[in-house]
Amino acid sequence: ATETRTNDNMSLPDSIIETSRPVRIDNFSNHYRMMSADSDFRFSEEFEELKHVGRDQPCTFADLPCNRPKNRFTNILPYDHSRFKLQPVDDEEGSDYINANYVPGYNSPREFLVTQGPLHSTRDDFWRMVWESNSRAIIMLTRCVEKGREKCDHYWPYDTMPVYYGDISVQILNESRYPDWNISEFMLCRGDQQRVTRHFHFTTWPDFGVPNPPHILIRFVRAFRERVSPDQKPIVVHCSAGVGRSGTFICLDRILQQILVSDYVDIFGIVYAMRKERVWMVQTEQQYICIHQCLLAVLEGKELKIKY
Ligand SMILES: CNC(=O)[C@H](Cc1ccc(NS(=O)(=O)O)cc1)NC(=O)[C@H](Cc1ccc(O)cc1)NC(=O)OC(C)(C)C
Repeated sequence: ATETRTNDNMSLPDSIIETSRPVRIDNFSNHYRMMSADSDFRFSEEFEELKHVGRDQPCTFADLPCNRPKNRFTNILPYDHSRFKLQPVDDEEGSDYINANYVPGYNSPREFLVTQGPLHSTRDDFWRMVWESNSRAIIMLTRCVEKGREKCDHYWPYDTMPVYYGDISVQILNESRYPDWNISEFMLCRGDQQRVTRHFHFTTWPDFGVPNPPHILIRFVRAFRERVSPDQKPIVVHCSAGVGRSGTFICLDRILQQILVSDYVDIFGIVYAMRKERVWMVQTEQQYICIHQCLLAVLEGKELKIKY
């Protein structure tokens, strides 16, 4: 097998280079400088290498006529092999379907359940997924309406009165508001069972873009991780399509844990692994570069010091 030398003189078999490109943490600042030179030329090159990853995998259930209306976007469909399956209802065709995939995180190969922003018509399915997956945390990375367009249904109550979504009752217990996010606790009830589920809502992340300043995303990931332990899984993550902002968040969460225990960080490999499970995870080159900028800020001790 042929070998390739990486930027910091590591020799890796070509078969590995295609799926991972680890960078020594003590060389990351040089790596960033090299990748961003000539108007981010090597970032563009590397991001382009990810374009087709996973795209040969089938999405047959998403394409069934009974399921097509359950997809927010025609081009964002869940791969069959990693999709979340709802408990089927009687013999109702498609009753096990939701636009959601398991995606690996630092703590588990199925740490995250990544989904689209619920539609009004699929919000009962969304709550069924939260309940049936035993998830205790929901990360929301979009506003419900952005630039006059509906990006996500307001799938939770507007006040503290409990609301039924199918056979699941949801009640807001408390809400803490911060400049760029809100953190709430919901009481979920199904039959005689009760569970508390946290809701982390980032409210200032523009679609197809990055937070301003990008480093604020580090503070949000830390605010989330301070409240949710590594053994709590799966964690439900969504934006509008459940690919761009969701993939960026998961990648940053993963590297912030990895750098505590490893001499290497592999952003290319993390995005590669995510895209094998869900299409377009980390959708834009700007988001891909933002992940590197956030890591650089952390390594150089420049992450935003504003206390929330
Ligand atoms: C570039 N925009 C898109 O691809 C969005 C889906 C999408 C992806 C990612 C995000 N950002 S997010 O993941 O961070 O929420 C929002 C929306 N898709 C649509 O708008 C698609 C059109 C499209 C665009 C690009 C493409 O390659 C193929 C088809 N439109 C579409 O699905 O139209 C409906 C909603 C009327 C059914």
